[in-house]
Amino acid sequence: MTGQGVPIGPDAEFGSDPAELVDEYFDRPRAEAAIRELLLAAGEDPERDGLRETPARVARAYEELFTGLYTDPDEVLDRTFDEAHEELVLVRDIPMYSQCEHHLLPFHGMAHIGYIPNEQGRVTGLSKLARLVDLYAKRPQVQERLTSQIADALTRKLEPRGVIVVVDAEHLCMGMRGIRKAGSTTTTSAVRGIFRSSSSSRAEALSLIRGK
Ligand SMILES: Nc1nc2c(ncn2[C@@H]2O[C@H](COP(=O)(O)OP(=O)(O)OP(=O)(O)O)[C@@H](O)[C@H]2O)c(=O)[nH]1
Ligand SMILES: [Zn+2]
Repeated sequence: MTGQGVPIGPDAEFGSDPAELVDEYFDRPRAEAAIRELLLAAGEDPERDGLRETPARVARAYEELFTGLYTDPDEVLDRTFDEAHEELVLVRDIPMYSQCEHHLLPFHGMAHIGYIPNEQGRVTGLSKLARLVDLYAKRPQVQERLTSQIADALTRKLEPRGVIVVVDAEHLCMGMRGIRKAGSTTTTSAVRGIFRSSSSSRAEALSLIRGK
């Protein structure tokens, strides 16, 4: 049986309350049964003391780790305001925890978001940028998509002159298993508007992101 079709994406119809959507779409008993099966498949005894509560715990944990599936990105950015500022706004070092959709193992690091407001000076609260990172991170993800989804949501809602998003992350699927290259980091970027067309604007933003 496939999933129930979680309403993600820019055209999704969201209810007003993410908690209701979690209840509607996250099937906790099914997640618990799956974790129990995984333990059995590994030859473990899910009834032993330490594991008895584990399926319920893991289901609750994944419900939290996937809450970004049930939150409307446009709503996060709903409260914009006009401020006579047409220069760069840059938030660096936003901690980011996600999980790769290939292995469901964590990838984590820092996101950096910059934008230049449009001529009306439409800006959003700085915390909303961090909320946006969280929202897109708390889904089964790949780093490239996470990066461009953040850039596209900002472009859609703020209609800024430009957006630049850089994500630096370490993937545990490359560290604790497989190729086992612990400590290697992956950098992805998404540039829109003036940061795409003007190499000097892009270079300036990148040097600020890198703290140079
Ligand atoms: N592009 C990209 N790749 C990712 C991301 N997260 C994990 N991967 C990669 O997804 C790939 C999945 O490759 P597969 O060959 O299908 O799976 P696998 O046999 O487990 O691969 P190995 O990790 O090489 O053992 C791996 O190369 C991972 O490193 C991501 O965010 N972006
Ligand atoms: Zn992976």
